[in-house]
Amino acid sequence: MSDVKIAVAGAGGRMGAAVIRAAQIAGASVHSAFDRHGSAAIGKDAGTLAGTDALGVAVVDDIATALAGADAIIDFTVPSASVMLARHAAEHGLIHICGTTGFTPGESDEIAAAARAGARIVKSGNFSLGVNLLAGLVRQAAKALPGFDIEILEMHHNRKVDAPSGTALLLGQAAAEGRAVALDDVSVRVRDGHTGPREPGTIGFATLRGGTVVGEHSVILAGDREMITLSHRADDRAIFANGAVRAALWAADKPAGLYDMADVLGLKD
Ligand SMILES: NC(=O)C1=CN([C@@H]2O[C@H](COP(=O)(O)OP(=O)(O)OC[C@H]3O[C@@H](n4cnc5c(N)ncnc54)[C@H](OP(=O)(O)O)[C@@H]3O)[C@@H](O)[C@H]2O)C=CC1
Ligand SMILES: O=C(O)C1=N[C@H](C(=O)O)C[C@H](O)C1
Repeated sequence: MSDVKIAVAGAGGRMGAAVIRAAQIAGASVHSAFDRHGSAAIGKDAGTLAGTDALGVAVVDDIATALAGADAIIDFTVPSASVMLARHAAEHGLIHICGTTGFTPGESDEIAAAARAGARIVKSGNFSLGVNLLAGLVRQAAKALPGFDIEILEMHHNRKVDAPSGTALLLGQAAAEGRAVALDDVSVRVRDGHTGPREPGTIGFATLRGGTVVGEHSVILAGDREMITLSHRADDRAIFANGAVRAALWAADKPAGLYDMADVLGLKD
């Protein structure tokens, strides 16, 4: 068993349960598990809640209790909770694996500030191996095909609350880097009504929601009489949870700072 003691935030959620299962499979130590005050998960055994062996770790709603003695927080919750957890990680020099999506620019800035103030934060819109490899391919394709129109299409389950997905934005960021432009300057996130012709150089986003889809993303590069589609499909939340546990163990000997999954996977060398 690894000696990194993990506190699982949002333990009653879809990803919280997947993280508990992934930690057990990886032989990582689930030190504590917590959720929102009033959550139906409070008081239940974290392992039982996640559908595996009982862990002897009851889900609590007191964050200070949950984080006492922990080395790392794995956090797939909501933006306001993630900002608060990043601040706590800075105060106590903890590892914060932040998988939450849907941050405002101000919230993202607060998380970056916590990393400068002493937290070891690994933040990514997608913790899977496949999407992070795909991002490199998208960067390369966007650079090699400057005249092609780039559109990013994503589909998720009907419980998802933010759009575009964190992954779509991550892939958009990779495309923008390939083109050496700022994503905020070129992104088109909504189209409705008489939009006029497509503005060259823009990166468009389209969002679909329905059923139980775990996560599907396509980056379309549309040129003159030819089109390339680079796609990823997640079949199980375990791929994100495995990546998050891997990131927590990776961060154990790293200095404070803001990292992403490409750092963890060694994709920046
Ligand atoms: N980066 C990645 O690889 C991935 C990111 N995600 C992102 O992770 C986030 C969570 O997704 P998912 O698990 O599907 O969502 P869920 O709604 O199933 O889970 C979120 C959990 O967080 C809990 N929560 C809310 N507020 C707090 C708080 N203040 N303290 C502790 N827990 C809290 C919720 O409780 P309650 O329900 O009672 O409100 C819930 O149990 C989303 O932003 C999603 O986009 C998801 C998959 C992969
Ligand atoms: O909310 C989800 O479910 C997911 N969220 C992440 C995102 O916003 O990209 C990652 C994954 O696609 C699942």
